[in-house]
This record gives sequence, structure tokens and C-alpha cells, in this order.
Amino acid sequence: MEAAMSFKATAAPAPRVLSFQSLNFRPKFTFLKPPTPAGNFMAQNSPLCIRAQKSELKDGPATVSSTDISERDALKVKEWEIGMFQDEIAASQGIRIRRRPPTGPPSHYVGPFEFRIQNEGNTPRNILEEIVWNKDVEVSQMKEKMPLLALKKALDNAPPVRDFIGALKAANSRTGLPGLIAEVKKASPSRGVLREDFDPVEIAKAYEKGGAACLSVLTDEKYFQGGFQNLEAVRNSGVKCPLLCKEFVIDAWQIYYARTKGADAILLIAAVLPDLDIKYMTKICKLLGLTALIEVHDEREMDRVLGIDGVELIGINNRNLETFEVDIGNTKKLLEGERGRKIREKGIIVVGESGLFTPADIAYVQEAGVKAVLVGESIVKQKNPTEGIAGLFGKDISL
Ligand SMILES: O=C(O)c1ccccc1NCC(=O)[C@H](O)[C@H](O)COP(=O)(O)O
Repeated sequence: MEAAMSFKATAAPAPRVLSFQSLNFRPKFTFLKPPTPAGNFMAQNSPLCIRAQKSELKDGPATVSSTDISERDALKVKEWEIGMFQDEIAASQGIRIRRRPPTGPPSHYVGPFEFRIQNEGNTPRNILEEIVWNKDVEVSQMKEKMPLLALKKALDNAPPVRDFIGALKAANSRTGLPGLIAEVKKASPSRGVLREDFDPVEIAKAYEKGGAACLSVLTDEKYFQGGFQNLEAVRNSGVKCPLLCKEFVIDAWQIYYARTKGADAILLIAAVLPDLDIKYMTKICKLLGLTALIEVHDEREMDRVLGIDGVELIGINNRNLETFEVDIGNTKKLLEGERGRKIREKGIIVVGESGLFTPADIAYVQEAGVKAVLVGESIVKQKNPTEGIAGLFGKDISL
């Protein structure tokens, strides 16, 4: 396993620089241009594509004496302010997930009780927020080991991209049933370990044999016991189904990384990413030939995503990632009325995700309007996942 992949997200994020809050220090922000076809891509760090201008750091802001504050400290101040700015934008779009702990020490901090109480905002509000905060640390460490330039070079050796949406449409027309994205998933925060004897390649082959159109491979290690080594192994195993990299993407760097490991598609979660991120990341996906599966969970997220040009594939998650509650009625609710009409008009393919166990569940979400489904637990838990697929659809869909 290469160095970048051996990382486990246990390290604590760098503490925020609280003492600078009181300084009257206003940064200028630069919204970077989207990537050009020539690959003139600059925003390798900030998901919101916002950068403090470096020249400003050199001269120092007018309101703070440049002898008081080193360039390094100034950079920290800017990073802190940019972080605040990101969360403000996200909150204005109804996003409750903060990108990182707002102040003070990280959640793992075990120092004096009073200090912990003062900083209790640093405790994640729910599991999704905890995952995102860990991912923030993990990604920044991985980026240090493998900067974007190196990743771009690695793209030359990546296997060719396969048509994810094409495979779903073909399966749908062939069987008259939703195309199946079968998930290679060992464990999850809500269900614990789903399968002890977990061999990702064996499971992937069994899924393909059972008629899966595409596969979803969990790459998060800490919460799902997945990994990029699984994605790479499945990709190199001869399995032909296009692969979704099931990650918690917070940074465009991860999209490049997923492509170098053989992904054909990647998940973007609207509960985590503001519109600007989704727009920007969708463009990067297009540039790399990847399909973006944009996941929504409620009406507000669906409306935001429907307002974004170029969206081709939307997943409706029946699992509330903050509470773990699963309700397949969610798919129906989000496809009713004007939203369903807009989706059909735009030719967007909808994927029903999570909590699908029986042929009746499949029929229900198909009736609601989905052309594809994403299924993990109900098939990965079966001794023979090939038979698990037949059981889920009520018939052999490999024919
Ligand atoms: O599954 C979880 O517990 C979970 C928790 C936090 C964030 C994401 C989570 N799951 C991702 C998914 O939505 C599912 O893996 C996927 O849709 C398949 O669901 P299922 O068929 O119910 O395994």
C-alpha cells in the first residue's frame, strides 16, 4: 500500500487561531476560474475555490502593523476567516454540516474541563459532521504527501473511464427494471460490520455475475472499513461494471485521486457541499470524464441541485445521514409534482438509494420514477451476493 493510503484519519486538526479574531483584518478573496480544457487548474485546496491573495500577505493589511504579525500567522488568520466564510455560505443554503471544528481545540482534545466546555462547539453535531471533520484532516495530510501536480501526472497511467450513466440506461432498457448499482460495503456507522468475510473483488465479481450494471466501492477507511485499495483491486480484477467511488468529497483533489485509482464516477453530497462546490466539482468531473452522482436527501437539496446546470445523475438517499432514519417514501416525495416534471424535462437519471430490501421496494421506487437503484446492505449480507440480487429483484436480472 502506498504511503498516502496508509493514513488513518486519527490525527487532530490544527487548532484554529482564536486570538486573531479581534483583529480588524479583512482579507480579499479571489474566486478562481473553473478549470480550462487545457487543465489550467489552480484550486487544489479550497473546495469553495476561494483563496486569499498571496500578494496581500506580503504587504500585510493596512490595519495591522506588519511587524506585529508574521506572514505565517497572517496566512493562518486568512485560513480561519475563509473557514468561517465557507460555513456562512453553506448555512445560507440550509447546509448544517460544518466543514471543520469552528474554534479552539479539536474534538479529541482531552485538556482542562473548563476549556472543553468553552469550546463545546467543537463536538460534531452528528455522524455526518464527524465524518466530514475527519475527512478534512485526512485529505489535507494526503495532499501534503501527494500534491495535485503529482496526481495530474498519475492521471496518465489511470485506466480509461467507462460510461457510468450509459451502463445504467442499458440495464434499465434490457431488464425493464432500475439499473443496479451494487455496493461493495463492509461496514457502516449505522449497521456496524455487514460482512466479516469481506473480499471486495469476490463480491464485485458476484455482483457482476448477478446482473449489476455498475458497482459502488466505499473508500472511507475509518467509518466504513473501505479503502482506495479496494477500488483499485476491483478495477484491476477484470470486472467490467463501471465503478462509483463512494467517498465524502470535500475537496477537488479527491476527485483527481479517485480517477487515478480507476473510478468512473464519484459521489458529491449536497448536504455537505454548497452550490459553488457542486458546480465547480461537476466541471472537474466533466474535465476528467467522470460521472458525478449528486446525492440529495430533502426538498431543499433537490431544489438546489436542480438549479445547477450540467447535472445528469441525482441520487435520492432514503437514509437521513444525520439521524440514520431510513424511509423509502423519501424517494417518492422528492419526485412528486414540479420536481419530477423538471427532472424529466432535463433528462436527469434518478437513483433511489438505501433501505431497499425486497422486490416490492424496487417496484415502489421504480413507480416513483427512478431508473436506477443503489443497494448495499441487503445484497452484501447474503452468503451468495449473486443470488442476493435475484432475491432483491424477484428474478434473475443477469439474463
Ligand atoms: O450507511 C450508513 O450508516 C451511512 C452513515 C453516514 C453516511 C452515509 C452512510 N451510508 C451511505 C449510504 O447511503 C449507503 O451506503 C447506500 O445508499 C446503500 O445503502 P443500503 O442499501 O441501505 O446499505
